Amino acid sequence: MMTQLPAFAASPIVLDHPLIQHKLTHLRKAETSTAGFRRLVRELSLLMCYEATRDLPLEKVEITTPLEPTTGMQLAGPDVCFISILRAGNGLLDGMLDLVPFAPVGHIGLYRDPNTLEAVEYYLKLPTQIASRRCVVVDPMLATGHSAAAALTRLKQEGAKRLLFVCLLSTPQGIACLKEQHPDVPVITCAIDPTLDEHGYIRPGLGDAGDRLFSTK
Ligand SMILES: O=P(O)(O)OC[C@H]1O[C@H](OP(=O)(O)OP(=O)(O)O)[C@H](O)[C@@H]1O
Ligand SMILES: O=c1cc[nH]c(=O)[nH]1
Ligand SMILES: [Mg+2]
Repeated sequence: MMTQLPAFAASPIVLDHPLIQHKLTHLRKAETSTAGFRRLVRELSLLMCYEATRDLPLEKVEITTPLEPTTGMQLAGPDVCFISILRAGNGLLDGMLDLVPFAPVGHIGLYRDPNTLEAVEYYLKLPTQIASRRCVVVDPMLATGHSAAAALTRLKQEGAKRLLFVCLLSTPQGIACLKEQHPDVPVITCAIDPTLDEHGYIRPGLGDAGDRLFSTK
């Protein structure tokens, strides 16, 4: 049985739940520690995962409660996999796997060339059968959109057909980039920030997500 997501429009789904907006505000603060940042990203990913898995197919299963037999619903097989865009995508992965612990995980390594802001691929390892799975691609940041677009292009080359992109922060430019290159891919985000600066940083943003997650730089 398939429960339907509300039809994904060409525009992104912005998660305006009060808990999400509250946690996002703390995440943005410069004074939030590495430990706090990690905890908040994990909590936000749990909430985003709830939305990203809304239409996973279900099947009936016969069970027995302590009182009587009944019919329940369970997820119908290994339908979903997560794809993390390294590095920062891994921050979102942990919470997703808390909720869907059996999901296969793929990784695509991309970094932005600081001069051109183009995405450079350095790693790819994907689960089997991605053509038949819902592929939930995770990365906290959609800035120019180059990294997400490159990841989605590569996944399609490898056979993926049902893709969904999930991020914490996005920009109008990033969304436009995905709409142009991957109009078939729904986008779930917690906020659309107004500006992209000359270095490709989202403003007001939250800084460099990878550096804040892994305490680098
Ligand atoms: O939309 P874009 O302009 O492509 O920017 C977004 C990308 O930038 C960040 O990765 P980064 O290149 O900093 O790599 P990292 O995760 O290893 O830090 C972020 O995690 C995205 O992958
Ligand atoms: O603001 C930004 C833009 C890209 N990547 C980040 O980590 N932060
Ligand atoms: Mg980074």
